Amino acid sequence: MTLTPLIAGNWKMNGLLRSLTELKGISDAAKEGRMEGLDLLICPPATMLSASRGILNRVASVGGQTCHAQASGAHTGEIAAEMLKDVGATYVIVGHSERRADNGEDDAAVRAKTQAAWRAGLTAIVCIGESQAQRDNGETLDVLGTQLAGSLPDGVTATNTVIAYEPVWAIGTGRTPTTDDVAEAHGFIRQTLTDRFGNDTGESVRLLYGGSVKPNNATELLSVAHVNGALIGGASLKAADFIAICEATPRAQGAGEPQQQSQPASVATDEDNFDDFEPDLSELEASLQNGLD
Ligand SMILES: O=C(CO)COP(=O)(O)O
Repeated sequence: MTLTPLIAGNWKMNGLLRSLTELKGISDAAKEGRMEGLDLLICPPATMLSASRGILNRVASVGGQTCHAQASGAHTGEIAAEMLKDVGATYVIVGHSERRADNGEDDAAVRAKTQAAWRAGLTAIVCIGESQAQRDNGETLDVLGTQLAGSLPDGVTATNTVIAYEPVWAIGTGRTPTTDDVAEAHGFIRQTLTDRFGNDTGESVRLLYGGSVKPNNATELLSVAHVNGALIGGASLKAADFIAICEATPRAQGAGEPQQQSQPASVATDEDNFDDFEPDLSELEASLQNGLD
């Protein structure tokens, strides 16, 4: 089945309002037609959602990075899916490995958050992935199967759910699985979805790869069977890198322009991580003016 690739940026705990200038760069590139045939998504910190939506307007969706299972209540510091929806989000990431590790979120919690996303009318991006030890022990597919079974409620559709395969050991490390390993994981996820939700749904849910996606490896990773897009961390913080990844993404046949072989605008290195994030402020005033008026 032909699925339009989804290229999604997860800014994690990075970004101040001045970083909106990066989104202006993405918006400008999209308006120039450089991202044809792709669906674009940026998940900034919640503090930036509203302004990001203003800047990206119709060229890209915005999403949250987590949500609480409940719609409201006495949960200091939490954010409800309904609140994300209220400021224009259409997606929310749930079950990211950093939240599983830092906040003790297990599969049951991820399932509840997925249901909360659906309740609010958001598409849930459900993250799964094995640790280095689990891969070394040959447990990768078992782990993915357990996470899928526990994290996905009944009722998955192609529009309410995206799955992101993010090997924990590949996140922020500059290391990536081989294309054979990605193919094996994504093929397994596709088969698992088909078995549980039927052929039509199972074949039409988009499967993203995440973990050290950079301009110089995007074409290879995104050419693997059943890879329908990417969830990008560090390289999504700079407009030039995000745009270069988009330009390197093979288009689904019949979706927008045919694939272009373009040179990356910049080549990221392992040092190109979140700690280096220093947005260019020069266009700040103009971007705020254009995006928020
Ligand atoms: O965790 C990720 C996206 O959710 C991936 O992060 P990096 O692209 O920085 O490895």
